[in-house]
Amino acid sequence: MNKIVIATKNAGKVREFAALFAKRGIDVKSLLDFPDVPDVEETGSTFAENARLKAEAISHRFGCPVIADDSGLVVDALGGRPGVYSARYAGEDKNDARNIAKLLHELEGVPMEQRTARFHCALAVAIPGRPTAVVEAACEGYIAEAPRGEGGFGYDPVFYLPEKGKTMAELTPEEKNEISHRAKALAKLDEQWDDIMGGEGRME
Ligand SMILES: O=c1[nH]c(=O)c2ncn([C@@H]3O[C@H](COP(=O)(O)OP(=O)(O)OP(=O)(O)O)[C@@H](O)[C@H]3O)c2[nH]1
Ligand SMILES: [Mg+2]
Repeated sequence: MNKIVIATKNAGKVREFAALFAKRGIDVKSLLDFPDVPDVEETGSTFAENARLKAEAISHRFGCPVIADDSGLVVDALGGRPGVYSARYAGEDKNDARNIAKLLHELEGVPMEQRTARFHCALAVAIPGRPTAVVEAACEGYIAEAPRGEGGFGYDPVFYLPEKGKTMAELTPEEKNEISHRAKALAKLDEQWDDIMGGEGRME
């Protein structure tokens, strides 16, 4: 298999998946290539449920294997928010700058040691006629007091990695793809790939 459909319209995710799959010799198609396909409603209460909903709906529609990513930012001082609502935290228009502004406002006055957070990623693989597989992974860090860096997408400019001394947005794309929640989840998927595909092909 040398092609896979990723059930997302998020250009940041598509960029990262394209690089991660290129290493494995696989071309990525996404819903940006099929703009008429309507958004799948994210009605689940967990990342795993939403990833499954998106993968199964698009696999059913296209009749082929599909991967979906549901991800977001979990902030301890906010009781886990924005969580599954990360994309729409500041409104339905999914505006990264407004999401960051709202997050920093809610964390005003919270000292650095209490600003612990993690990016969480659930990946679901739906294949017609087979049970859907879901894997999950996280990347730990802190919420910075101000945005820094131009790379990545979403909350990357305020996600601080103490071991790097940088925000996620200050990393190169290659560096982010070595440590991110998405890369870690994809590595887990790699390990289970033969079982998931049931002999349909390997990822590398
Ligand atoms: O700084 C970030 N770096 C990341 O690596 C990252 N991964 C996820 N997120 C945030 O979580 C939402 C996902 O929500 P989400 O999984 O519903 O995706 P989405 O609605 O953007 O696209 P789709 O895949 O559903 O079509 C995104 O929009 C972002 O706000 C990230 N932020
Ligand atoms: Mg979404």
